[in-house]
Amino acid sequence: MITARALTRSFRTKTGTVDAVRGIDLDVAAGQIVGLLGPNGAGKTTTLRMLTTLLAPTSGEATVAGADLRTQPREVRRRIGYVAQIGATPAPGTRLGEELVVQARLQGMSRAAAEERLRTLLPRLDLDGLAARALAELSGGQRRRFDVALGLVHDPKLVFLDEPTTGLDPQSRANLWEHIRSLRDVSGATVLMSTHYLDEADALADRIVVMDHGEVVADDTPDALKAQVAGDVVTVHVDGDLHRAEQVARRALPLRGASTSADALHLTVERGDLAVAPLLRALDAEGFALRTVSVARPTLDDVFLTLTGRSLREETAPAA
Ligand SMILES: Nc1ncnc2c1ncn2[C@@H]1O[C@H](COP(=O)(O)OP(=O)(O)OP(=O)(O)O)[C@@H](O)[C@H]1O
Repeated sequence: MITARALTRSFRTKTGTVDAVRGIDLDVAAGQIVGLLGPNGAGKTTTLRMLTTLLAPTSGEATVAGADLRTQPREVRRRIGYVAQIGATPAPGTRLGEELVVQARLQGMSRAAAEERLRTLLPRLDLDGLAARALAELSGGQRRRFDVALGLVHDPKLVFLDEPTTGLDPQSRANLWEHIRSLRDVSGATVLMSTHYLDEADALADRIVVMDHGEVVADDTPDALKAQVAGDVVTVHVDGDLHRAEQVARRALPLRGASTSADALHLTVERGDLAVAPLLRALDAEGFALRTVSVARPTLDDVFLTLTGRSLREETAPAA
């Protein structure tokens, strides 16, 4: 759905040149939700604005929804939906339904087709019954769902969402996540969304592209990214000689690391889920009385820390 090669954008400012995006490659397959994760200023919005034709790349090329970004920008725009970051202030008195019809007509739909589209779109985004409501009177969550509706009015197969849940309360975020999932699962759309939030990328994305200082520093599934970092830690509480238990664990499993605390054994393994059964069998066979076992996976914050030496959470803790 998206192939970008060496996509680059720099800005000239009074104090010099800002290299916002430094030659990134990006491949997004149809039917995926791909999360663009990174701290403030990483280049996420600039990337989305280039891929949606709103900003010309300084260099590089891309094919978006089958059309060439440079030579067929109109075709790109016809095939995609774009939901910008929150912030646009509607004209006073603008009503939700009218605004969607206007947008649909701008996309070339007849009034009748636009109204028909609204009949299916509004319930899908929990906006049923709000067509006559002024935009200024919507709640934060309703307003953001309206923004998403605006990007979906022409039923695009590729949707760009720029920080869709920033500023929403936890319940509205979770609700919007459901709608984003349904874009993929019900409408068969491909989604490229930027986010600051680790939990959001983890919960929604089939793949995560981590950006930092205008570059892609990692690109993989959430699980693979986490596995690449540190492995899982399996903690086993056992009665008996922990050092002997550690020897048993070493014979039973390929360990990346092991340590003991007061009454527990901590084992670092590549896949915690696959390690538990052989570990428990081996300890049991050696007569150890097991009390509890738990598996902890590294978080995406650990991934970011390993990749960049900084914590994403420190820079961009969610307000909620
Ligand atoms: N029009 C512009 N003129 C000058 N510099 C810009 C412009 N737009 C973006 N930048 C700079 O480019 C860099 C990347 O910005 P961008 O908005 O793409 O980051 P981002 O990852 O989307 O950040 P955020 O999460 O805060 O939206 C930043 O250093 C920003 O200040």
